[in-house]
Amino acid sequence: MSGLRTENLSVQFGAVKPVDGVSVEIAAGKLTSIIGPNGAGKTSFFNLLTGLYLPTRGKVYFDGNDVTDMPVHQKVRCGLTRTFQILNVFDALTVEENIRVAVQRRHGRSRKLFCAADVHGPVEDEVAEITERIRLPDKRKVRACDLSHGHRRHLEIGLSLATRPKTLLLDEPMSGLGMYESSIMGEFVRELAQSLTVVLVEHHMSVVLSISDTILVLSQGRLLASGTPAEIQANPAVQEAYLGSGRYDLPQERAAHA
Ligand SMILES: Nc1ncnc2c1ncn2[C@@H]1O[C@H](COP(=O)(O)OP(=O)(O)OP(=O)(O)O)[C@@H](O)[C@H]1O
Repeated sequence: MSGLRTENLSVQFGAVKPVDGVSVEIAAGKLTSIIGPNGAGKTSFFNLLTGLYLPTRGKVYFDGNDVTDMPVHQKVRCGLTRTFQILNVFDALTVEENIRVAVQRRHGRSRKLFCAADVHGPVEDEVAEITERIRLPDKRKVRACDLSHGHRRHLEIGLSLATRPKTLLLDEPMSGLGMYESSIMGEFVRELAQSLTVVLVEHHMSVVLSISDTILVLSQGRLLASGTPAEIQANPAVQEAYLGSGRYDLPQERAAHA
């Protein structure tokens, strides 16, 4: 399992600074969540970690190595993989076909979707293992378009697992899910963090507070606070940032637990 570190990480687009001088340690083998009001810079920070954005200033280290300028596909090969807010699965394919495509892509055989030699080989073992891991073994023959939204999110994470990540960055996996599906997703993400380093961007505060080891709070592109869920909940600056933004998630959670 591998950790991430940023040093004075910044990106600027014209006059806008979505991320401004963020230095953080993301511990290996832990579940770290990044929260903050709308427009705080969470997705931009994510994009800097994964290589979708190149920083204007600062550094990103993965496994102790400087990966600041490494392109996305090379980072994935090193074990740093992300999911996107927008679902990224093939609708017409079944769960196991989707995973097979992703596994075969890693093996450099993406054009041989139904290659006979793979049917009982290591690719198929891996497809079965990932299907189990994402909790969809009974849905393996179901086409992606017939899955519930929550199950599609599990499948999307399965596609990321097919890259064999050491660190998995999840961009709002609970987006569009109801309370029940979100709590199931939360349990699933927590389970993933037993074998991977997980970095989570998520608005669903009750789940974030219940599953995270560490929470980083961004506000206006800067690191406002970091700490355990209890420390973050008790932090007046964090409450102020949420109140000031017009989003009341954090204070509501506090009220709910009062
Ligand atoms: N490529 C870009 N060009 C110009 N401005 C950008 C770009 N990417 C992000 N921004 C701006 O940077 C700020 C932070 O955006 P970002 O999407 O990172 O925030 P966020 O915390 O993920 O927000 P949300 O919670 O609403 O998804 C916003 O004002 C956004 O408009």
